[in-house]
Amino acid sequence: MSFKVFLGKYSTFSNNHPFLDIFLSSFLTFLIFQASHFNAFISNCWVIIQNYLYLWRTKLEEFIKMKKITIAIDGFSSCGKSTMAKDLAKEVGYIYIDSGAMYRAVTLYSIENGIFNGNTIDTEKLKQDIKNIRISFKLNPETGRPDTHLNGVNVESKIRSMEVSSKVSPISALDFVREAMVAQQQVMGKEKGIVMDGRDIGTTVFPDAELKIFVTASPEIRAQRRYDELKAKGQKASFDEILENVKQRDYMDQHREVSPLRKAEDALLLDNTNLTIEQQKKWLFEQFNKITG
Ligand SMILES: Nc1ncnc2c1ncn2[C@@H]1O[C@H](COP(=O)(O)OP(=O)(O)O)[C@@H](O)[C@H]1O
Ligand SMILES: Nc1ccn([C@@H]2O[C@H](COP(=O)(O)OP(=O)(O)O)[C@@H](O)[C@H]2O)c(=O)n1
Repeated sequence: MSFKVFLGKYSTFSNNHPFLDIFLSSFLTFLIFQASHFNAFISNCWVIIQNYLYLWRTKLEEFIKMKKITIAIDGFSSCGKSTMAKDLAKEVGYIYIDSGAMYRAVTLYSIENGIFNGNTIDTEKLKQDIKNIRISFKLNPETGRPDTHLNGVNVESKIRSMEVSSKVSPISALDFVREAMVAQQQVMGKEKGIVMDGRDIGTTVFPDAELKIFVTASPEIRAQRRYDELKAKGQKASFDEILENVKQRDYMDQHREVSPLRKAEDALLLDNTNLTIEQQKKWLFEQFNKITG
C-alpha cells in the first residue's frame, strides 16, 4: 500500500474532528519527510481533504434521501386521486406520476395498432409490441402539469376519451402489461420524493410507501365530477354512459387476477363524497406533515 493510500484510508477513521485530523496528519507527514518531501506533503493533504469531502457528500445525500418519502394514492375511478396527488406534489416539490395514464397510453396504442378486434385483444401482438411502447411525462408549461407522451407524441387529450376509458380495464388486467408498467413505475420512484396515484401503488408498486391513501366516493358523485370535467373541456359527454363506465371499471379493477384494486392494510381511507377539492387537499397535506414534519 502506498503511503498516500495509507493516509487517505487512515484519515477517515475519525470523523468528529476533521480539521484537526487533517492538520495533525499533514503536520506529521511534514515532520517525517521535511522540506525535501514537500510535494508528498501537499498531495497527502489533498487526498485527506478529498476523503472528507466525499464523506460529507455521502452523509448529506443520505440525509436528503431520508427526508423524502414515497406517497401512494389508490382508489376508485374518478374520485379525485390525481387532483390531490398533483396538488401535493407541486406543494412539496415531489415528482407526480399518474399510473392510470400509462395504462391508458398502452390502450391507445392498442386501439391505433390493430390490437383490438371489437372487444377481443390480440394479446400475442401486444406481448411483442410492449417493449416498443415508450411512455414518458413532460411538463406542460401552459397547465404546469405533466402531459403523457406515447413514443414521443403528446397523447394527453386522446387518452382521456371515452373510447380509451371503455377499453382500458381489460388491457390493464393483462399480466405482461402490468409487469412492464410496474417495472417502469418502480424505476421512477427509486429515489423517493414521489407521489403516484393508481390502483395498486400501495399494494404492489410501492408496498413500503411511507404514506398510503385509499380514496373513495359514491359512484354518482364520481360520474358527475367526470361529466362536469368533460363538459368544461367542451367534449361530448353523457352522464349515464360515464356512470356505467365508472361502475364497470370499478368492478373489473376489483375482480381481476393480477393486482386487483383493494385498500392496503396500512392505507388511510378517505371518503371525499362531501369534501371540496380544497378540503381534501388540506387533509392530505396534514397527513404528509404528520410523517415528515
Ligand atoms: N372533492 C372534489 N369535489 C369536486 N370535484 C372534484 C373533487 N376532487 C376532484 N374533483 C374533480 O373530479 C374530476 C376527477 O378527478 P380526478 O382527480 O381526475 O380523479 P381520479 O384521478 O381519481 O380519476 C376532476 O374534474 C376533478 O377536478
Ligand atoms: N395503477 C393502476 C392505474 C390504473 N389502472 C387501470 O387504468 C384505468 C385508468 O386509470 P385512471 O387512473 O386513469 O382512471 P380514472 O380514475 O382517472 O378514470 C383504471 O380503470 C384501471 O383499469 C390500473 O390497473 N392500475
